[in-house]
Amino acid sequence: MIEARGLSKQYGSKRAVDNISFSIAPGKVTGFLGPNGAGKSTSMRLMLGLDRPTEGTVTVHGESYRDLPAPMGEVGALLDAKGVHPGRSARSHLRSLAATHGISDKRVDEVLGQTGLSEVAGKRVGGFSLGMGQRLGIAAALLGDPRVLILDEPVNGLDPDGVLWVRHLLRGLAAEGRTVLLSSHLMSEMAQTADHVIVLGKGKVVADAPIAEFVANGRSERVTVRTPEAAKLAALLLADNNPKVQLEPLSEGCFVTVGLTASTVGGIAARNGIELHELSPVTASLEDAYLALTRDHLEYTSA
Ligand SMILES: Nc1ncnc2c1ncn2[C@@H]1O[C@H](COP(=O)(O)OP(=O)(O)OP(=O)(O)O)[C@@H](O)[C@H]1O
Repeated sequence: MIEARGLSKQYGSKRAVDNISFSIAPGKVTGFLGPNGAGKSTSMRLMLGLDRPTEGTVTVHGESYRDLPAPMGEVGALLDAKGVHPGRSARSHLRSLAATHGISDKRVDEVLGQTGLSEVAGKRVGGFSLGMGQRLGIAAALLGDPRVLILDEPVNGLDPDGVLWVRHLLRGLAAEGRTVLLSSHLMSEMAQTADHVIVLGKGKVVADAPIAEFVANGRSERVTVRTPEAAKLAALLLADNNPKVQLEPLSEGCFVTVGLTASTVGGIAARNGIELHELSPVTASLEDAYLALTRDHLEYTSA
């Protein structure tokens, strides 16, 4: 369990994290989302005691990170996978980390196996690809067999096979009852990995919900409609002048309704003798819900 209460971090005139509170529960993968500069990395650094809060607290199992007696056994983290001496081998890097925390060499070999690095364990880290470096960072995070994992962009640079591997790894760790927090800008991956999402925008929590609820609430109902009488049906659907109902043309005889259910559209068509060739609800995605929510919270926007 990770708990933040009234947590704030000020850098000069910049309020990177602004009075946020949340609880990250065990047994789940929680996704940490937000536009660039929203405060995700700062929050993670505060969780790991790498920075001190300006106000408020953040604890892991009720203790602040700096007070944990065996931090590596409680919390494993991947923040910046590049912070490894390039001349070292993967094994010697992990062994030296393990030695400073009283962790055995046997455990080093276990995490090398778990992360698919056994065969390259003797190679210089400087020659590693981005994906191998990410795997090594994840191996280091797993070293202490921690109950809490905090991973900033763990799939960054991984190929599709590696992305799938991270997904299974994190889901497996959560299923064992561990607390897993991960940040990623890859919405499709997040949708398949996370159970719960916390969304930050300009240093504040703008959503904290189970992923299914977040997606369902994230946007209005949309239905694709195809009919040879598109103009007639469109006029009927808009007859109430309800500002929440909109039509988006797709192609000749085909449009998407926004703000009406498929049964409402089908009912209106049937009552007016309009033939329908397609009536299909459009599945909402995490990306749609996320973009709709964060539109007003962007620090940097494209023209
Ligand atoms: N050490 C620092 N000194 C000054 N400002 C900082 C520092 N660290 C972060 N910031 C600022 O705080 C804000 C939050 O940054 P943070 O890195 O936490 O965002 P983020 O959500 O992780 O973004 P990204 O998705 O780009 O990684 C940004 O405006 C950033 O420029």
